[in-house]
Amino acid sequence: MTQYKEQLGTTLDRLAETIDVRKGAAPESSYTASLLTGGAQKCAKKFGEESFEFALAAVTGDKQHIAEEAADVLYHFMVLLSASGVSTDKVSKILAHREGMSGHEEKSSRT
Ligand SMILES: N=c1c2ncn([C@@H]3O[C@H](COP(=O)(O)OP(=O)(O)OP(=O)(O)O)[C@@H](O)[C@H]3O)c2ncn1[C@@H]1O[C@H](COP(=O)(O)O)[C@@H](O)[C@H]1O
Repeated sequence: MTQYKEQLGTTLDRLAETIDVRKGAAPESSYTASLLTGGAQKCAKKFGEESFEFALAAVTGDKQHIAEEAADVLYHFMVLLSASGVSTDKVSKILAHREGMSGHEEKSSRT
C-alpha cells in the first residue's frame, strides 16, 4: 500500500471545493450533483443511511471497513452541509470556540 500522509482537514477543504464546483454539473455526470439537485432532504436521507452504516461497521472491529464507512459519512456530511447553505468555515469557527471547554460546560451554556 502506498504511504499517504495528509491532514484530514486539508482533504476536507479540497473536497468542499470539489462539491462547490459540482453544484453546476449535470446529475448524469456527477454523483454529487445528483444528490444536490435533490436538495437538503435527499442529502439528509443519504447522510442518515451512511451514518447508520458507519455505526454498524464501528462495532464489527474491522478497521478497514470502519475507515471506508467513515469516509462515506464525511463525504455525505460535506454534501449535506453544502445543500444546507452552511460553510465549513462557520462550523470550524464554532469548533474553535469550543476548544478547551468541557462538553458538560458547553451544554449548560446553550440557550
Ligand atoms: N468522496 C466521495 C465519495 N464517497 C462516497 N461516494 C459515493 O457515495 C455513494 C454511496 O454509496 P452507496 O452504495 O450507499 O450509494 P448507492 O446505493 O450506489 O447510491 P444511491 O442510489 O443509494 O444514492 C457511492 O456512489 C460512492 O461512490 C463519493 N462520491 C464522490 N466523492 C468525492 O466527490 C468527488 C466528485 O464526485 P462526482 O460528483 O461523482 O464527480 C469525487 O472525485 C470524490 O472526491
